[in-house]
Amino acid sequence: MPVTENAPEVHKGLAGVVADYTSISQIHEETNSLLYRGYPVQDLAARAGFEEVAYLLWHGELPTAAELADQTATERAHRTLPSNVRDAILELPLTCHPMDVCRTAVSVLGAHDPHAEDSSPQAELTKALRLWAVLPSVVALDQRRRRGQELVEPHDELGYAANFLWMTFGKLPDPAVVKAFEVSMTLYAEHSFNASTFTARVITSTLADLHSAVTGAIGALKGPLHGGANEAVMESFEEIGTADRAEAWLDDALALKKKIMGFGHRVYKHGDSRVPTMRGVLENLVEHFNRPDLLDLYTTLEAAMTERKGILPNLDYPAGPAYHLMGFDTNIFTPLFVASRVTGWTAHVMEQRAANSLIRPLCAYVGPERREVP
Ligand SMILES: CC(=O)SCCNC(=O)CCNC(=O)[C@H](O)C(C)(C)COP(=O)(O)OP(=O)(O)OC[C@H]1O[C@@H](n2cnc3c(N)ncnc32)[C@H](O)[C@@H]1OP(=O)(O)O
Ligand SMILES: O=C([O-])CC(=O)C(=O)O
Repeated sequence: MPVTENAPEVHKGLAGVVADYTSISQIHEETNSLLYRGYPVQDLAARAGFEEVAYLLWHGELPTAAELADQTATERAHRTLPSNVRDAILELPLTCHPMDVCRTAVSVLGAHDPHAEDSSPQAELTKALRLWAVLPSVVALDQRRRRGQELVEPHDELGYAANFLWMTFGKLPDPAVVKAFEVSMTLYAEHSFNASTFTARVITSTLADLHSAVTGAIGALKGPLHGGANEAVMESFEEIGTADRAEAWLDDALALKKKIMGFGHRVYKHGDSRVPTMRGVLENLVEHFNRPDLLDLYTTLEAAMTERKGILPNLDYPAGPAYHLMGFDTNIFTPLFVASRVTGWTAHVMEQRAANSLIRPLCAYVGPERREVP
């Protein structure tokens, strides 16, 4: 059926649609700025730990020393994977993507949580904190089992970022890498109504439980148009090889109408607010590990893309090579994003629940006219 003249206006991809209120984060597209609860994300990355950022997203204010100590004690007490979840992960085939492992782990955690259906604010906060605390164990175990390595138990003396690296690599981490990793976690934590967060809010709007919302959000984040792009950037870099091949590679890809991963954004049209900070992190890592070749490839491809299409990098562009230098396997990059974004997702779950309205848009029908069944 053709679209008729009086058909309703359709906003494909909900582009430009304001779907609800939020007090969690604010994007200023014109000035490329991003605020978490009013604080510029760059300042949080420079002056606050990721644990403080998590607290801020959930509670609306930065923690006092006592509040932070309390949260840290809870986080450290819930880092260890319950044996039933560990066994469920170990049974999954190595052929499945690590995002499938994350999604399954959160689902299994929910199924075993006796309070899964308790949606009181206190119960939601407890579930959010525990998920955040345990996800590094899920991601670290998955990278290690794929490398044929044994599980490493959490290190109670280490902060969130250092412990994550400890459990993944089995040795005390280099402080330069800890700082780089922590900044990336802060930058990835929250970004208003992106596709995965909106998924979490849609699921919450039906009054389903928090674990269901996070499981769905992980599914939405997996795709390469969203979180999966950080892995895809590294795959492109590996395909290109060296900076001198970047322009020809780009021209071939554009001629084939391919999307160049790590470039473009639905909201930012003049650059992603988080890229300068993450690029700084990448530059530090490049110097630390003496890998100027990687930065060369990064800048050459970026310059060529800007020149050919005028499309700028998003956060996944510097994050991909930065995670590579930190030592993570490429297929684990998007699960790292999950470990961070679970803070933002769960803050949105709580916000949605506190002022809920079922999310159920309309659509414009373009199928056959009414007809008789023969
Ligand atoms: C953390 C994050 O999730 S950030 C996003 C991560 N995703 C990526 O990096 C994937 C690559 N980027 C993209 O696919 C897109 O830029 C998106 C999906 C992020 C945003 O897309 P939209 O806002 O829907 O823009 P849309 O896809 O309509 O693009 C507008 C135009 O720019 C082009 N374009 C946008 N991004 C790219 C890109 N990365 N490579 C090539 N062309 C692009 C489109 O082809 C389109 O061209 P056309 O008008 O000639 O058809
Ligand atoms: O906001 C978006 O659409 C995607 C994004 O950058 C994010 O989720 O961090």
